[in-house]
Amino acid sequence: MVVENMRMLRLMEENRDTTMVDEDDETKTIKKVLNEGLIEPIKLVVGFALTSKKRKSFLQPKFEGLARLKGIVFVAIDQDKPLSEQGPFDIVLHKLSGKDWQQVLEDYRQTHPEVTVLDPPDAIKHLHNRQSMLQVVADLNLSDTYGNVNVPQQLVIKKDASSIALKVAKERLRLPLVAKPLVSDGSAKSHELSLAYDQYSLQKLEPPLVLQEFVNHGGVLFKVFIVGEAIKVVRRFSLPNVSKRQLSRTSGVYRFPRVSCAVASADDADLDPDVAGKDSK
Ligand SMILES: Nc1ncnc2c1ncn2[C@@H]1O[C@H](COP(=O)(O)OP(=O)(O)OP(=O)(O)O)[C@@H](O)[C@H]1O
Ligand SMILES: O=P(O)(O)O[C@H]1[C@H](O)[C@H](O)[C@H](OP(=O)(O)O)[C@@H](OP(=O)(O)O)[C@@H]1O
Repeated sequence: MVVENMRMLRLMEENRDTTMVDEDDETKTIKKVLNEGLIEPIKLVVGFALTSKKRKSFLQPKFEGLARLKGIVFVAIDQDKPLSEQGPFDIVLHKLSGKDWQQVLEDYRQTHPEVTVLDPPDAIKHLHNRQSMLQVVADLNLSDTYGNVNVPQQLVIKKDASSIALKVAKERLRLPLVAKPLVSDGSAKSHELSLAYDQYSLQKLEPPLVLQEFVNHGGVLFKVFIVGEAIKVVRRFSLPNVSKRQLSRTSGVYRFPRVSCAVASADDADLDPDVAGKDSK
């Protein structure tokens, strides 16, 4: 078992690049725990293909170390080498877009049906577009005694910014409107959102985009992460409500930052119970 684990350590070291944390410390820790027989034998090898930014935000040393204790190792996929010549992997985890990479995955799935690809291109293509991404939610038509789950009234504008005001009036969308890039590919540009307060300013927007009615939600949103049967709900600070008075006194289009990302946690914040609910922890 130790020989197997040492082989995996060597594979990890061969595949690790300089962007990882100080591998000597990490390898020493794993070897120490290995030799003490406290670590689970390797059960799963996860090949990952992520941008360097995503790798830094996702594959945190603590997470990687915890996974290793459970017998799970993460090995970087070299995107410059044939995928079939790497591994062997039990799982291929990726968050890359592009037709070339999608083809690499499709070919690999044909020759390696035993490997779980997370996720196959055809399972995630609807997430690369903010219209199709939300259509799934709208189609669920979820409602129960607590209310219903829906999507804001929205309008897709593929081109011609000069026609936006007319289309918005025709669809009777109420201002203010949140403008989101139609493409949601994980790029920084795909997260550049704006708030439009008046009809005249709509022509300043840059299609292709989705326009959504701004939904007042008390400045708090709930992010629900679901993996299989596991569900995790977190509370995040969000954009504040826009009152009718504020709307009447504001004009223009304003870009806003990524207000609800991980650092904007509201889990421990004292929030208005009318917004976040008394037992929403
Ligand atoms: N229709 C809306 N009404 C009110 N606020 C909204 C609306 N859509 C988005 N927002 C606000 O904009 C923020 C970002 O929206 P969204 O999650 O759609 O963009 P995103 O770029 O995918 O965000 P991220 O990837 O950082 O979660 C939300 O956290 C929320 O604060
Ligand atoms: O609430 P968080 O910070 O988890 O929001 C995530 C978001 O859910 C997506 O996973 C983003 O990934 P991309 O769509 O690929 O950009 C994350 O962006 P990142 O740039 O931080 O990886 C958000 O953090």
